[in-house]
Amino acid sequence: MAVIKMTDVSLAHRLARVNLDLQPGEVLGLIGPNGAGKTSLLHCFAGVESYTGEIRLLDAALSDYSGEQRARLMGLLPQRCQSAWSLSVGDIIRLGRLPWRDDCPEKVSQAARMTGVNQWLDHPVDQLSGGEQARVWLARVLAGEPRVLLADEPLASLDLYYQCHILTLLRDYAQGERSVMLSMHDLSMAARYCDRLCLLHQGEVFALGSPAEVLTRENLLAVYQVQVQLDLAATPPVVSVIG
Ligand SMILES: Nc1ncnc2c1ncn2[C@@H]1O[C@H](COP(=O)(O)OP(=O)(O)OP(=O)(O)O)[C@@H](O)[C@H]1O
Repeated sequence: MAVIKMTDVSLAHRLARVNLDLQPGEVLGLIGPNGAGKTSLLHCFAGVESYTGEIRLLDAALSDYSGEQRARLMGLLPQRCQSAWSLSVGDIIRLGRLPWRDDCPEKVSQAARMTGVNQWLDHPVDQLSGGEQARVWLARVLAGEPRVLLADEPLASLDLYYQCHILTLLRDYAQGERSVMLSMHDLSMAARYCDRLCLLHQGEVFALGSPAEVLTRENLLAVYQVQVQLDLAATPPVVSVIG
């Protein structure tokens, strides 16, 4: 059974009749140009947008779950995170335990270790660099141990080491019943770490399938208007713009 299944979901001027599913143990990458609808789609899954159509989470409609039930099952890492107050790193990560009504110190420190921020637990989050803060916010989601982890461009402010580290972490997270859906712009990384890709274009699913099925010269030319050089059999896979 799919963990999430989206049927004919539309969102005014942003998404049109999207059909998509997420399977247990899967990492699904959302790709597509700026404005294609990746964030909008993640927000529909997370229940923060009013869509038409149906989204089912496990065996019930998403709308049948209470906010707390949904937050236990699904965690969203937004594209931009900021605290209105100068909270400590530990406080931010503990927010991930809110749906569980505890602050389980083991899970908080485990999430901090996984993302490499455990040395800053008592440090004000707004005194960290952009990439360091991004890892703190990811730790917040990990601390909640959601069955479905949704991440909107989690690599955007990370250096090369942490891009690989976090993608490996998310790859490992998607085991058993857990799944990950993330949006990203690095198509080589998407080919390397994702089981399936969903290529969005102007709010519609342009292609959905394995990286080899989705990352074709024709698809990328049609959607991104660029010629690319592809070698998906290489280690790591190569997707680079020509010229
Ligand atoms: N809150 C909003 N209300 C109305 N339209 C919006 C809103 N947020 C985004 N849009 C529009 O919806 C479309 C899809 O935006 P979305 O943020 O989902 O794209 P994206 O694929 O995530 O883009 P990017 O790669 O730039 O992050 C864009 O045309 C955008 O201008």
